[in-house]
Amino acid sequence: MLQMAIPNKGALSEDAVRLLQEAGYRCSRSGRELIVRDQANEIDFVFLRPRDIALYVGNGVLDLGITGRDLEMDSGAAVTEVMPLEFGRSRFCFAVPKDSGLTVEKLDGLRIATSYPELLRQNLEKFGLKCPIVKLDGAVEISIRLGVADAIADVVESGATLKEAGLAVIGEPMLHSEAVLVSRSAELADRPEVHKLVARIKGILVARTYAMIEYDIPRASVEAACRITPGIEAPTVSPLSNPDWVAVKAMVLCKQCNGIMDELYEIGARGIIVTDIRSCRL
Ligand SMILES: Nc1ncnc2c1ncn2[C@@H]1O[C@H](COP(=O)(O)OP(=O)(O)OP(=O)(O)O)[C@@H](O)[C@H]1O
Ligand SMILES: O=P(O)(O)OC[C@H]1O[C@H](OP(=O)(O)OP(=O)(O)O)[C@H](O)[C@@H]1O
Ligand SMILES: [Mg+2]
Repeated sequence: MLQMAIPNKGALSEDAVRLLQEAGYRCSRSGRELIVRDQANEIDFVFLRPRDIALYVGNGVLDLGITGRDLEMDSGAAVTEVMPLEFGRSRFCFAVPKDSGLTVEKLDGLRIATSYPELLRQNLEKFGLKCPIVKLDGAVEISIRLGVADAIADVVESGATLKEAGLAVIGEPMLHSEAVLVSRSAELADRPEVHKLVARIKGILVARTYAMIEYDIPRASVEAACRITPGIEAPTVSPLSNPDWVAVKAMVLCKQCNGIMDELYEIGARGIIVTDIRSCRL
């Protein structure tokens, strides 16, 4: 049995469970169970705080885990990042009161509040700054107004929380984070059941990135159409009962779908259909 940790609450929890379910694993909790066994796939899913996951995996108690890259780096645990999971995206940034005129260079000597003290320490060292670190559990944005810090280093996603607190980011992000699959060792990642997990997850991530487009096009324009939808290998071109027309099917990037439909229609394609892909191995 593989032992895999997944976040029990917080920003990563729902998306982690959804990804694994779509990949065919049984990992949803009916109540407050701490462990859910997926007998068919021989995995135990252990529900833990996202902050603790890298520690359990790093010291070898658990085999695999899903956590944030920022939490992984802050923990200092010796884990192997197997793959990024394309959700829970955020930036770890310095922020200061909006009109303070502070820059990253001017932070030297000032108190900086954060929930990521080790990640901050590493970055202060990189910038050659010496600052007292004020370690907080959360709601870091309020700390300046409450007088315990002069600046903060925190996770920013939309920026709404910073704006609400009258703060603004300074400098470039110290880290771009997202949810990651971590393993207790590089060797473990070579085991067949881990390969299977990774292949299934990749299948879901690819399916989320691509859509399937199908359309009919006059035979005379099929080359131009295939240049617009080249697919991964090549598009599928099938005959139609009307010999002057063919049907084309290809994978396209979801974010380009509408532009591609416009272009295809322009050159004479009709009956253009876009459908979601559930899973896909390229
Ligand atoms: N608003 C957000 N959008 C996307 N990802 C986020 C957001 N807030 C936090 N994260 C990411 O989620 C992870 C932290 O999750 P979470 O918020 O659950 O932990 P926590 O702050 O320690 O716990 P809690 O908020 O429950 O006290 C980090 O990887 C972080 O980058
Ligand atoms: O840029 P935004 O979209 O506003 O998101 C960022 C906020 O989200 C997280 O807070 P969370 O709700 O986890 O509370 P916490 O600070 O107490 O952890 C994070 O710590 C930021 O405060
Ligand atoms: Mg949080």
